[in-house]
Amino acid sequence: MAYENILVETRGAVALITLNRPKALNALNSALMTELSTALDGFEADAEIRAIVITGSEKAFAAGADIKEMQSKTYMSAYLEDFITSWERVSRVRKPVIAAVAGYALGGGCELAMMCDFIIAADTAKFGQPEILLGVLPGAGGTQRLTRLVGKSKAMDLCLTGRMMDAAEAERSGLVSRVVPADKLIEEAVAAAEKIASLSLPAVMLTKEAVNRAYETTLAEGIRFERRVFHSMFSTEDQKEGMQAFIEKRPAVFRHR
Ligand SMILES: CC(C)=CC(=O)SCCNC(=O)CCNC(=O)[C@H](O)C(C)(C)COP(=O)(O)OP(=O)(O)OC[C@H]1O[C@@H](n2cnc3c(N)ncnc32)[C@H](O)[C@@H]1OP(=O)(O)O
Repeated sequence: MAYENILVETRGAVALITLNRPKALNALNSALMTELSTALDGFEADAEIRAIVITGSEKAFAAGADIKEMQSKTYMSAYLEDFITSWERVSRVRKPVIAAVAGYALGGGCELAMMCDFIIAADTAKFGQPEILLGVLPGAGGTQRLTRLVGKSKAMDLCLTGRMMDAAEAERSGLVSRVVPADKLIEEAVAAAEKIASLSLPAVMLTKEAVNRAYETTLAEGIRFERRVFHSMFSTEDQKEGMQAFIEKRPAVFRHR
């Protein structure tokens, strides 16, 4: 498949998707987001792929939704096109997805990163929800996901002032899982993805589902869900292999079933 706005490569069981509209700081237009969805569909269906990394350039992960494409929309056109809803494809990927963020992750760029399972940030990363500066508010989940990740006070601060926060503040506030030197970003993100890809895929996918459930349900329901899923893991070959390998003091060889 030939793409114009993203670059796609595979490294063993890891897929690396690079947003590639350098002249527009990876502004997320509909063509790019359609290509991203298509690539994710392909990797989701590809049994050889067990983890995905989404990244951008050194200067920008993504500077937001494409303002030039968006500027002339009307309420009716936005509603009828269901503008933004298709972006949620990223958050519905069942395999693990890591965002590797350098430079600007603003507006829709920050929201795209938050749709991934976790964010590894370069020390150059800058996060923000500057939509308020454009006379609007975040529209791809920013007010909701950011608040869950960093809490009300920081989310209000960022969404109401439109200011950017640097990688250190993003790590302190829980938006990113770790900060690495910019020149090591892809190496670190791919290494994390390779580690995950070496583990049992059903266990990984169910872990992702269970952690995500924590955002959508009560504690009691979430724990019940976790317990049911945990019990079901004893039906997998990988559970037998993982525990047998521990007892035999050897590395486990998972077959992803
Ligand atoms: C998801 C939803 C619903 C909403 C949104 O995401 S709204 C967008 C939120 N993002 C922003 O408001 C950020 C806009 N960009 C900037 O503020 C700046 O570009 C910057 C601070 C990220 C970088 O500033 P810098 O001076 O280094 O670079 P520029 O000359 O401003 O940009 C280079 C080039 O990229 C184009 N660009 C940047 N961001 C966008 C964008 N979000 N949409 C469309 N185009 C963008 C910018 O226009 C310029 O291109 P031209 O020289 O051809 O105009």
